[in-house]
Amino acid sequence: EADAESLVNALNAVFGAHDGVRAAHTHGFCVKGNFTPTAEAASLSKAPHFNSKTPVNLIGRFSMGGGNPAAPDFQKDNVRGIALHFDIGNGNTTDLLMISAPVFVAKDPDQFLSLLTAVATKDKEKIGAFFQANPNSTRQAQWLNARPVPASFATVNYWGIHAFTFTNAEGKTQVIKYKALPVAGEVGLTDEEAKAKDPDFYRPELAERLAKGPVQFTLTAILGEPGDPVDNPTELWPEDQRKSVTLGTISITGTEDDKTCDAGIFDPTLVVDGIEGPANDTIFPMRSAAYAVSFGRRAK
Ligand code: HEM
Repeated sequence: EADAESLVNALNAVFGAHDGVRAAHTHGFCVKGNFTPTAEAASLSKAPHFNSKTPVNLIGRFSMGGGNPAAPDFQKDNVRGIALHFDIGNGNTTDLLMISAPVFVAKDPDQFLSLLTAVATKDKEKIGAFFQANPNSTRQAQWLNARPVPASFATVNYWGIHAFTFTNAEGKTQVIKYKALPVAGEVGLTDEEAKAKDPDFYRPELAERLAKGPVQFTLTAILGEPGDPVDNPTELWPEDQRKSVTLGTISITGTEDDKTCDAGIFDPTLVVDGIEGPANDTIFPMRSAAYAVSFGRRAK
């Protein structure tokens, strides 16, 4: 049975164990900025960052999925990530992690461990047999392969994957999924353009963009309806048939020393009053435990 240690070991078996770095989303960099909530955000959640009258400071990190420290930025079938620490005062943060696909590759920790174990063999037959037996694990790559390589971390949509429950000041609850949409619009590269890029092109690209002004995303809550799956992160919600509420604007204003982001973990379970994680999605709590194991190893 999968646990935090076995999952991090399995990530290391696939991508190599590299000293001093994350076991996953290894290739990335740190940024800073702020979040300004809309008036509507408060109608959904009493969380402090959704009710603030002034911009809420944040630290963020953009990353490529997987544990390869040199994961090429032009790879199509890999997710881009954005991780955020919202400063909610008194030294406390609440975190939000999103990836550039609406689904994850496994429905539960055991399936993720089996996937990583199969991939680590590098045996085409074993890997093929895994995906044959676990078609839900192929959805993320299918989704990414049907779209262009993002031209920038600033020009792609990101999803929070898990279903969270918001509670407002009146005690009203609503199940949501987070989605962040780039204010610069979705911009992709042709396969030719992607091929010509440096494997590390995103970092200088973003620095250049930030020199001209903030990089912004509209953070939205897709409103779940009865029957929408809330415990399986490989299941899509029919989001074009769902209402969504704009929660606010994420504004990335500059780069930040990577040490700031490496000093701890971005923890998806670090929520705050007004936000609750999914109760029966077993991936959700396992992430927190696995990130702690990864941190313990890289902080040595
Ligand atoms: C059981 C399933 C999962 C495991 C075992 C896992 C494992 C990891 C590990 C070990 C790290 C590095 C932690 C650190 O050293 O700070 C990480 C980072 C990350 N993961 Fe996961 N992950 C899982 C599911 C997910 C899901 C569903 C998402 C979707 C949002 C996600 C998004 C991210 C992002 C964006 C980062 C980068 C955080 C940063 O920049 O510091 N992961 N993951």
